Amino acid sequence: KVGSREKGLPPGPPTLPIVGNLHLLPAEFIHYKFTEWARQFGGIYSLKMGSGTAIVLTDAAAVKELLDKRSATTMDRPPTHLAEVVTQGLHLVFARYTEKWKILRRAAQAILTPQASARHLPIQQAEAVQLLHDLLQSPDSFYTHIQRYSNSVILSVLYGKRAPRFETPETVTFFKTEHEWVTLLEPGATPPLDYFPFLKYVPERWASWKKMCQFVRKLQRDMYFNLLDKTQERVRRGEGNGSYVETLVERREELGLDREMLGYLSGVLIETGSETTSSYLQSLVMALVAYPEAQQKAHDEIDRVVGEHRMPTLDDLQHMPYVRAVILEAHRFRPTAPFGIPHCTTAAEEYKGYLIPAGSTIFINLWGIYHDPELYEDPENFIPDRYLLTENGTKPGVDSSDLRPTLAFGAGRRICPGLHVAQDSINLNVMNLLWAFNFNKATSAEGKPIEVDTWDYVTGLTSKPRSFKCKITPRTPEKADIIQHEFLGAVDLFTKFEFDLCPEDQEYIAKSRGQ
Ligand code: HEM
Repeated sequence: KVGSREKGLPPGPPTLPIVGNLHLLPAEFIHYKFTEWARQFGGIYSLKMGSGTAIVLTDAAAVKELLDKRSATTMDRPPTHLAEVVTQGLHLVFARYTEKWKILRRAAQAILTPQASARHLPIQQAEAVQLLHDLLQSPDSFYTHIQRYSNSVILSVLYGKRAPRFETPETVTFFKTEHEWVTLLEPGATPPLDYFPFLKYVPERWASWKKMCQFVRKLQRDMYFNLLDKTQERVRRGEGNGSYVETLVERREELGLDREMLGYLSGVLIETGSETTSSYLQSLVMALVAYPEAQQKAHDEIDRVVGEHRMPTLDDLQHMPYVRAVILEAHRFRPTAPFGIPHCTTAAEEYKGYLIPAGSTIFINLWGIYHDPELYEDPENFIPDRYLLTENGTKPGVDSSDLRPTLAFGAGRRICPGLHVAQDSINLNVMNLLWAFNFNKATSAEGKPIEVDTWDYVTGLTSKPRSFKCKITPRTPEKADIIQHEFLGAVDLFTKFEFDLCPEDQEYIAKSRGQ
């Protein structure tokens, strides 16, 4: 019967005819609801989405078995009609398990290997220095400084062209396009097309989402292909600088990429690479402000290992167990993708006596795993020390062998291909920020400390704190001098990524470099 739960499925909340459990799903913070149900129905339960089925995994052993080990039948994505209309199967994240996805994924992996990621390290390091420099100049704008940082890194890695300001035209275009795309994808913004397919056939005059899809499609294509064409033009002028797109173009035939795929692959990587890393860093700053004791311990360790007279390097991290614990705890405390990105089964699977039908959507409820009181002591608080006690931060005595440090990046053959770039970026910036600054509560006009609300988040597929106030001050004048010195020292590298800049960017560059 449509909407009721078939025999053999894992348990779940009671259903209604036709809609199943759809009426119970909130439009926002779906992971809180997923977690509430997990505490009631267990680590594996099912939801009826109209006539379809979703399985929610809040159990690391189930993720390992079903998504890592049985990846061959769980690596599809569920149908997303909007993504299909807007990107026609070329969006690496939403693409079904098709030939197109295989080609895009292979190309993404070929170029985001740890070795390739290491090649891009110098520009990442230089951009991270600019982040520190920007924070010295205007600490209150930390939120957008972080966004500029991650957007500029990914633009440089992909297209060899950086964004010196948050207002740099490419960055502005990216955020405008991204905003429209995310708004279109928001649950509730459009009718539930994937659960009630007949809605797709409603004529355009009654379905305004169809116009929106065309609008977003145009915005994305304009941005993607403009960036691609300009990069290719520059390479033809002999001004290549080893960017990702150059490598893709060189290896185009071997990788089987046509122009459409080239444009979409790189464009989608800006989207996935930009907001994830910056959301993580914004959450980290929030946690440091809210948990001064943890910040103090990290400061003490970094002072012991790196000291006053130089900036940290990636090699230092191996000597800093507490900072490594801070990095893992930030993923746990506020995961960037709190319910992963849904997978879909291509064949029926049996697990622990349950039957998971072919075509089921599978969610990894990362939030629920990371906030499970059975696994973690006091899971609602930011306590990096837990990762000093046990490898996975779990309570001593708990078997955590199914957890792994990369769980925040998903599972199986869909695991985040940007993992190495992201980890380098995160490691570098967490060390830099802790070395350079104190993060404290801002004070109100009446001189009272302004508390940060660590629950004030925006969520869609990814999750980030809403812009908040805090006070960021350099830890010593010497450190401020070193940052300034390193910033000027990075100018030669920056210039290799500065092409066709608008007059405002040129003016900013001249001014900030004292030229
Ligand atoms: C804090 C940083 C990041 C986190 C936490 C993160 C997390 C994730 C997660 C959870 C998934 C879904 C995996 C699955 O389906 O099981 C994913 C997919 C993906 N990520 Fe990341 N990511 C991050 C940074 C990046 C970066 C820097 C890039 C690009 C350079 C990137 C590119 C992608 C792509 C293309 C996919 C889709 C892969 C596919 O469906 O085949 N991510 N990421």
